[in-house]
Amino acid sequence: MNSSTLRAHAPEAQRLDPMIRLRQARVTYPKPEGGTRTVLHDIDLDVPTGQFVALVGRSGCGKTTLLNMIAALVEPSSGSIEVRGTTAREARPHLGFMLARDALLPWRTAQGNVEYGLELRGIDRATRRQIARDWLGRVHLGGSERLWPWQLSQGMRQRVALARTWALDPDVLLMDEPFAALDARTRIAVQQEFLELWQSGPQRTVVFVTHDLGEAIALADRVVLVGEGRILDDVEVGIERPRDLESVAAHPRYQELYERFRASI
Ligand SMILES: Nc1ncnc2c1ncn2[C@@H]1O[C@H](COP(=O)(O)OP(=O)(O)OP(=O)(O)O)[C@@H](O)[C@H]1O
Repeated sequence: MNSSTLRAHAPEAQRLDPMIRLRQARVTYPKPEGGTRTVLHDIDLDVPTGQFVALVGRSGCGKTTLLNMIAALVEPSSGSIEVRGTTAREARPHLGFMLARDALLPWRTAQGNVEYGLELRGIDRATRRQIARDWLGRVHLGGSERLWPWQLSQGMRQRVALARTWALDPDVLLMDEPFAALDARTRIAVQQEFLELWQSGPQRTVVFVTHDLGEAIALADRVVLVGEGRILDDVEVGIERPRDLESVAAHPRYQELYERFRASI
């Protein structure tokens, strides 16, 4: 395993570095037949503030469990995890989530879905309307505010989910295969919009789980390969930004990393 020293984008980064720190974090689950099974083995991982890190690996290797630990949905059985210098649970109000299934509320319009989290935070109606409209505009859904989820394409639904996540102004974005359900063309468009939002920062720390090695290299600052519950490789991508996702696959570094990881995925 080689652990890279990586840059942080945000000017305020140093105050909270690292944003995420795991030390010897282990996760075990009970087996139906009795006893336990270790699905993450003593993980050490630091994610600097503002870094975009992708977790890749074969199905069942433990990527989602690692993400869920950062989200305080899974407790480590031993070892420790800190997020924003505190426990993962205390950091939860500062985390944003995005999954492959957009989980839009069917009884709310696009606008209502983006407003939902703001409403839960007690933000007044006029302000949350303004924030939601602004974010919907930034994901190219200006004019679609009143549409219901069933009237939206899958790409539009994921854009609403992006707007909903960004509107809460999270310090850390936890994303589990967020673009996996999109067709190839829509996926590139939504990925590009996502990168543009992220780069227009203040840049947030992103932990991004994907099966898709190409997506990981194209989007992230750093790719961490997980295998059988361990970190097997950990590399800085080093492709300059801003990146054009239509052409990034031709970059020599992209190809080098693709070859490096391909056999393991
Ligand atoms: N709540 C649970 N109880 C018992 N075992 C679990 C639980 N959640 C996950 N596992 C097991 O832990 C292992 C890691 O699962 P995890 O979902 O983290 O993998 P993954 O790499 O995200 O897989 P995929 O890419 O298929 O989503 C798997 O073998 C899975 O069956």
